[in-house]
Amino acid sequence: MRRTVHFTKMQGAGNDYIYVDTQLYDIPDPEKAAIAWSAYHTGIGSDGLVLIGKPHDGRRADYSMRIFNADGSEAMMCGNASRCIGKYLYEKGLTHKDTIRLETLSGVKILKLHIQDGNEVESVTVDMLKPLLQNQEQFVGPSVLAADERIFEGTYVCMGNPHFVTFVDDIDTIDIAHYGKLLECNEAFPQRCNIEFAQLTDADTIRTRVWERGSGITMACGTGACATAVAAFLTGRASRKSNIVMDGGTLQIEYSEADGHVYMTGPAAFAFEGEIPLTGE
Ligand SMILES: N[C@@H](CCC[C@H](N)C(=O)O)C(=O)O
Repeated sequence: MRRTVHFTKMQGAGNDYIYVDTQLYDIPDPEKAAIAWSAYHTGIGSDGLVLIGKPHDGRRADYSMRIFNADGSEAMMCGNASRCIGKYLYEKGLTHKDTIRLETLSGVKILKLHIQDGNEVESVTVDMLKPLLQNQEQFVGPSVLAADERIFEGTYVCMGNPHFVTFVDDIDTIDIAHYGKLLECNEAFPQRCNIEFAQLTDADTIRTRVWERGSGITMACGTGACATAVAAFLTGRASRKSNIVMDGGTLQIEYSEADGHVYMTGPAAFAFEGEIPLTGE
């Protein structure tokens, strides 16, 4: 008999994932499920699959998150999904706390829920911890990359996952599908890389378009927004607080002077729920 899995489709600034509670449904091959279910014509359609589960260390965290891109690759962190998980846990009654400790492959992230009328999570602030920058020992890559005939000057920022942020003058017209794909797989990035194309449009306001490793063009990227804000601050384009305006919505980012952490605030929303057969059974 084919087993079916109950899923919830959610989006954070238009970055859409399929969420499954692994305390109720075991997903033995998440890479395969992410590929099959993310497909728009034959699956549910999404940027990837997110598994919500029990943490390995229950003393340090309340819940855990695993994130798989649409191509099945697993990432260390997802900013938009972390906010959606906060909303999921609270509004489905799995927690009554307004502060949740979420275990990820890149550390425990603290989610602060902003609750309206006692029952609705209107937005979430996530402590994304400290960014890892280009000059630190873990990454020694170039800050100038070539893709076809064009040169991209950029800043590498790791927010648990890798980002190359490049400021351009033609944000509305640049072919991000073309250049994003080339830069993602540039030999400087053996693990591939997420690419943010950004342009300052107003004081502390940065229009950003995203090419995600493993998913392609997305409407928004939470870790990418944090990386963009950090890159903008480091290159003197913005202050420590900026608004990152992406195709699917805007996130408020603060790169705190006090503790060096990056704080991301933004929305989370339910789209729909359903049942899908477990792939391969
Ligand atoms: N959309 C996410 C990041 C998802 C993972 C990324 N594509 C990677 O492979 O590193 C976000 O909101 O942070």
